[in-house]
Amino acid sequence: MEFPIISVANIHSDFDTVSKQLFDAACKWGFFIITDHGITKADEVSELSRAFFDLPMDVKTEKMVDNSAIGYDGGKKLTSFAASEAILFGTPAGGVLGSNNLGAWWDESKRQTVEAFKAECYDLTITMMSGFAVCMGLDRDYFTRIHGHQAPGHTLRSIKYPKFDSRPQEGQLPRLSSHTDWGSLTFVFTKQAGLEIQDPQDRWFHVPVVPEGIVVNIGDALSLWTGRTLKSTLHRITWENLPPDQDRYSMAYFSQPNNSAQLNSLSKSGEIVPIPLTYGDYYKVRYHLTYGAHTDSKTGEKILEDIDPAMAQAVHDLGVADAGSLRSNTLVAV
Ligand SMILES: O=C(O)CCC(=O)C(=O)O
Ligand SMILES: [Fe+2]
Repeated sequence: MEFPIISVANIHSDFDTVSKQLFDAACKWGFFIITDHGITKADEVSELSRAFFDLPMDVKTEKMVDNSAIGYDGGKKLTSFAASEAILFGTPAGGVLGSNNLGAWWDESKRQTVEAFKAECYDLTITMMSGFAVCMGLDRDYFTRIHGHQAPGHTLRSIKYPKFDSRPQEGQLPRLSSHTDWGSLTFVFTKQAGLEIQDPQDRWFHVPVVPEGIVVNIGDALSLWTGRTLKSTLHRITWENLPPDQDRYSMAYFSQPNNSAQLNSLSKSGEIVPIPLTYGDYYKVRYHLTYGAHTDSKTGEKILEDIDPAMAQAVHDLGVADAGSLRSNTLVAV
């Protein structure tokens, strides 16, 4: 079964045909690559991120990631989720411009470039989600009306998987833990190999590198809404495929539903099955399980927030991909 690589050059002029190709790939694999997508700012933002990662550690750690998902995620904060550092640009559209959680290095012009890139990604995710709705016989805005610019917003996470002097102890620090994404659609921009996904037979499969392409995958929320017609697929990076003597750069744009959106599901016959959780509830549980702890940007204190056990149980009961395991990641290097 061939991994889907789909040109979206005609996504507007031949919406139904292209949408059907994307929909089929999303049902079968939950992952695919799109080409001819018209997004222009990826290289510029990638260059900026690389320059940022090259700054001295005390400059990078000046503004640690906060609950608005803006700031630096790295330095002394390595969790058992991933051996990487990242700069996050979350919050609703426009939020990066006025954020006080980015250091002075992120001047007005750089922030505008990031916002322009996020806007390009947003527009394409909206078009693609409209296509999925149409393919399922739903109103064209069935998904997009709950993907406005309200919190938590759509997050761009620019990532560096750095070189290490030696491979961390077995099982201690994965390159990138096997996981599913939480939201609706993720776009990954990278020119480097390393990402593996579960194929339709649940075998690990190496995602090919298409330098100007975007790797797209479905997240848990969109999978739930579609009654799991669209797949939220496990993915990971191992030390074998990205050895310690290599750096790797990627940028992940996460399209997310609004916090207030109910995670209602669809039955096979198209009826709405109520789920007593909002995306905001789901996000909170996944956030704390993934990051284990975060650093308060003002006090520098490590905070491990408790998860409401009833909420955690409700997420567990959903059984979406790895959320079902409720695996908590701990802080491994402080
Ligand atoms: O770096 C990559 O290729 C994938 C990143 C990813 O899966 C994530 O950040 O959720
Ligand atoms: Fe991911």
